[in-house]
Amino acid sequence: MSADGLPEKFDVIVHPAAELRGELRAQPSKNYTTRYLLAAALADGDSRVVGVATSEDAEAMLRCLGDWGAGVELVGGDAVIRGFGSSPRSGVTLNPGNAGAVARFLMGVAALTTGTAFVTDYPDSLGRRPQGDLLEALSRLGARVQSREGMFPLAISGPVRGGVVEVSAERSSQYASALMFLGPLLPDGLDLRLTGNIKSHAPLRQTLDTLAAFGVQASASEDLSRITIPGGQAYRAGRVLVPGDYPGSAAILAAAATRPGELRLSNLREHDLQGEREALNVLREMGADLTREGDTVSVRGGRPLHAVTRDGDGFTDAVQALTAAAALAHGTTTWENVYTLRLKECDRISDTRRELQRLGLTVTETQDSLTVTGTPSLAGSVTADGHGDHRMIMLLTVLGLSAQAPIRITGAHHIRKSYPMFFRHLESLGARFEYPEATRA
Ligand SMILES: O=C(O)C1=C[C@@H](OP(=O)(O)O)[C@@H](O)[C@H](O)C1
Ligand SMILES: C=C(OP(=O)(O)O)C(=O)O
Repeated sequence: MSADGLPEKFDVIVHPAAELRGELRAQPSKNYTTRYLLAAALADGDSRVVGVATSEDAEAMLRCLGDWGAGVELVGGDAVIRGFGSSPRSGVTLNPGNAGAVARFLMGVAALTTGTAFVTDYPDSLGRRPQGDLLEALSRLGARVQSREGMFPLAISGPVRGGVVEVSAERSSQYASALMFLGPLLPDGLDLRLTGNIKSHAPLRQTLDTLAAFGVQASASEDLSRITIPGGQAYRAGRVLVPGDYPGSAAILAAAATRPGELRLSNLREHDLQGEREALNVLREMGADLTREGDTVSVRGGRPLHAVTRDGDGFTDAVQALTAAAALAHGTTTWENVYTLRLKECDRISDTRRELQRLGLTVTETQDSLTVTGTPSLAGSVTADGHGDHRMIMLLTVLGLSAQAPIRITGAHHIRKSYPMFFRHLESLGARFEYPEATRA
């Protein structure tokens, strides 16, 4: 049994929910947890990261930072980190599990060592995600890199001095974020030129925000194509508070919007750099009755929803959740400019199309868009593949709550990558799940 009280590996059977009603507190942000933990380790001295996420990705970051020599202590809901400053241990093998952002951020910092190896126990997910753009930038800076054709397993050896370097931001913002964490600790700093059609601006701003929270100076052009970080700086140890998580909350809000009942979801600060905050506006545009009072968002569910067409790149980690709302809405919704969804834990365009078609929906895709025609009545009685992807599992769960008959989702334990309490949270609102033994690793 894990902390969520669920079996180690399980499928989930989602029963239709007559209504969802109650109050929840949004779980801690995934993106801020990973960033604050890393920045704390890059500082000399003790930092306290208040209210850290307890997901697999957070654990992966803590494990790797510990392997590099950071002191890691969990005190209540906080992490107390004794940093290694600019000197992570050399000659260590890190395993970031299935966490893309964790892996990439650590790969950047690995240029401070004279050798760090990276492996993953998720060869079919993280092991297939592209790392070449970051490896290229690191090697242009003078690092030695080895990889399996730009993918895991890989090895990175520094040291590097820094200077001007190009990095492609077309496939992921995480490569540039990785270099931003490294930059201040290099003698010459980094003058980053982000090339290509820059994707996921919001996480880049979260990285700038994190550097500032740890006393690091950095400046960026309006369009983020140029980010300058002076060298010879130190991260300043301190106390930071992790805000609530918008991507995971988007799935809860989509569930509440598509069922009768009422939800109050607290801990979602209004002025926040998480792009997935936009999910609230998208749901409102679709017709959801969604209001905000301070940090609390309320949804009165069961209103008819209608389709929208939106550029999804600004809220990449909420696209699956919003796709669930779209599948239950009137009309045809298109998410444009979402090519990078193909490069996540699964191919979130083709795999989503396949699973939704299995559920009887009409779905089409292009290289960089996904189009779904909603249906007022979803039959259910289907086993859907969770594709080992937490966001896909969230999408299918939201649909199951609105189907006529139960839906089984395979490998539902992968929800723990970002939102271990997802099913428990929905249960507290009145949803009903069964957790049979997993039929998918
Ligand atoms: O920087 C981050 O923490 C993240 C950036 C985004 O990735 P891309 O930049 O690859 O879109 C996002 O999807 C991921 O969940 C977390
Ligand atoms: C894509 C995601 O995460 P990562 O890239 O960090 O693996 C996600 O959380 O949806």
